[in-house]
Amino acid sequence: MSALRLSLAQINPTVGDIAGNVALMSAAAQNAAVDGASMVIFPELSLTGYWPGDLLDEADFLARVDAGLAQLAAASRATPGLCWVVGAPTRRAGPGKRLHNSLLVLRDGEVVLSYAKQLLPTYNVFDESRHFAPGPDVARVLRVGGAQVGFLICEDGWNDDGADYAVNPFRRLADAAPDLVVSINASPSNIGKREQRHALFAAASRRHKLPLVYVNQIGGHDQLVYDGASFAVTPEDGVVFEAPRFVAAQVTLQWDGTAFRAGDGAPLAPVAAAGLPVMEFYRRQIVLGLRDYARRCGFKQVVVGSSGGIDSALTLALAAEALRPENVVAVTLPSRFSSSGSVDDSVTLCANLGIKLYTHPIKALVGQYEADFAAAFGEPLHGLALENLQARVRGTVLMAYSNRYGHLLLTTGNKSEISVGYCTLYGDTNGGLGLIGDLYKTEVFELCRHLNAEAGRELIPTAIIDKEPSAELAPDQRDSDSLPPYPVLDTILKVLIEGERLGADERAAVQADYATLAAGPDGPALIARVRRLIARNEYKRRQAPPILRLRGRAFGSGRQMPIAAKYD
Ligand SMILES: Nc1ncnc2c1ncn2[C@@H]1O[C@H](COP(=O)(O)OP(=O)(O)OC[C@H]2O[C@@H]([n+]3cccc(C(=O)O)c3)[C@H](O)[C@@H]2O)[C@@H](O)[C@H]1O
Ligand SMILES: Nc1ncnc2c1ncn2[C@@H]1O[C@H](COP(=O)(O)OP(=O)(O)OP(=O)(O)O)[C@@H](O)[C@H]1O
Ligand SMILES: NC(=O)CC[C@H](N)C(=O)O
Repeated sequence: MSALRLSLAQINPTVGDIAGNVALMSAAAQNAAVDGASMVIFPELSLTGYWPGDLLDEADFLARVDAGLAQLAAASRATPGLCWVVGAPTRRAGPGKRLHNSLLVLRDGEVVLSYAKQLLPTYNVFDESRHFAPGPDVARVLRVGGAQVGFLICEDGWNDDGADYAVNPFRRLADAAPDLVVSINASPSNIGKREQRHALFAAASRRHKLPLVYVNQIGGHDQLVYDGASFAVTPEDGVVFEAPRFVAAQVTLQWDGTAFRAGDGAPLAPVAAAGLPVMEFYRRQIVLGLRDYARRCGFKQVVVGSSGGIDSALTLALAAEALRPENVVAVTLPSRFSSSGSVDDSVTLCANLGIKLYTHPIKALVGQYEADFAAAFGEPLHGLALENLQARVRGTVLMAYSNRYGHLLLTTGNKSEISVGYCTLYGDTNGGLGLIGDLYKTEVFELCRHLNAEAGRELIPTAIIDKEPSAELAPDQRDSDSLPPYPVLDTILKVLIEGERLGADERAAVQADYATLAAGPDGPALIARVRRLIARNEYKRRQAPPILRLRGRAFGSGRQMPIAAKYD
């Protein structure tokens, strides 16, 4: 056969923006045509962006989807012979859900193949059965050039891990004996996900002796970030090609019937088995997540309360990288319990990052509240009520900056404190998006050191990294007064919250530490206390802003726990 030219269009569609996505896809198809490709391959649900959610219930939206598909089909006339592999919801008749999650091949104005996704993920962050009916257990194959090409949609490829599943679309497709498989995907990224995809699809390719091209979307979509990292596998050599991660890309590959080559016919460079170092992965995922969230919600600038502590410092550093320093504003809000370092370290931090710092003391505001409450309660405000009042005054002041300047307020909670509720509702939980809410406190320290090392200078002052964590809401307060040391707390949290969803490398180490702890004299009581704190603080997480997902199990849609319940 003559070589098949495949154009992998790793695009960043915006959810709901049918007109914008049609334009994006049409431009990519034009490029592919100019490049002489036979096929341009877009991600799953590329017309709507993934995940459109309950937009799929709206008649208007579905009408726009139909019109968008018609536009794409019409546009395909301008690229004679080119197959456009697109993802879109399509209507179906009969009982059950009204829609399929479909892959359509458009060529010369016609739909020449239609395939409906069979395996609809409805676990963790996925909820596809809410809107889609599964497609029939059939393979779809199309002749393109001299090759028979078979098609799959994302989860369809995940039931081929060697176990004997009743529905296994990969096996069904293999029975139809295509020469090449094309898989379109919307696969959100978390640590270890790239390696998981590689292992799964390389094994399936080997098992069925089928080469495969995998195209993924990129971009930040609310809490989820898609890394792209589209790839190609062969039965003999496993992963032979990988597109860049965390950026949109359009890449041409040639398939000559036995091997993939680069668009210019050159052999492909080897693909590293190991992905990005974990800290670098976190950094890129957060940067893309914030950038797309802000852009899509219409924010140019963000504001963050800068306490001189490590969480706000890391949030500011990541925001400065994502949006550029001139678009990030910090506010220091000293109270009578704030250390001098809280202001001085914020000044150094903001100078290092090149961002503006406002000073807005809250002493007088809190003082006025204290006087009024003392009169109302007949005694001075003290303890938690006073601590939380300060956090709430800060939250209110920060929201005023957000309102006044139109900045998005970023919340700074990390996964350790969000887990156990070590944060004040309507106080430091205020904000529109959390950047580090899926990072344990021990990882917050590590990521700060990584950013400094990568920058080759001190972005986050050592004084901030080295200081003992404190909320500074009471005299001489330390996090360790209320919480176990963070390395201990994080070990317990990782097991209780993520358990089997921890990556294999991390799981072994964490489980060993946990077993040692559990066998110690205070271990069982401490674990029980942490378990109770996690359960009792579900109400706070339900009201908290979305956080960017980084790990296999993040708070948010991937962990749906009851509130008014008894299970601790
Ligand atoms: N199931 C439920 N559904 C709805 N509401 C529920 C509830 N359970 C309690 N509540 C309500 O929640 C309120 C208590 O929550 P909240 O007011 O947030 O306060 P609370 O959780 O009692 O205290 C906040 C804790 O976070 C610490 N903190 C605060 C700020 C920053 C940091 C830091 O270092 O980052 C740490 C602070 O030292 C304290 O230990 C009560 O009014 C209670 O009625
Ligand atoms: N003095 C302050 N000035 C400005 N913002 C503050 C101040 N104190 C607290 N905040 C805001 O409230 C958040 C929670 O702060 P707190 O110091 O109580 O705990 P933390 O979780 O240790 O955070 P950090 O490591 O940023 O200090 C901070 O990240 C910051 O955004
Ligand atoms: N869109 C999908 O079908 C995603 C499910 C798949 N297992 C993934 O995360 O890659």
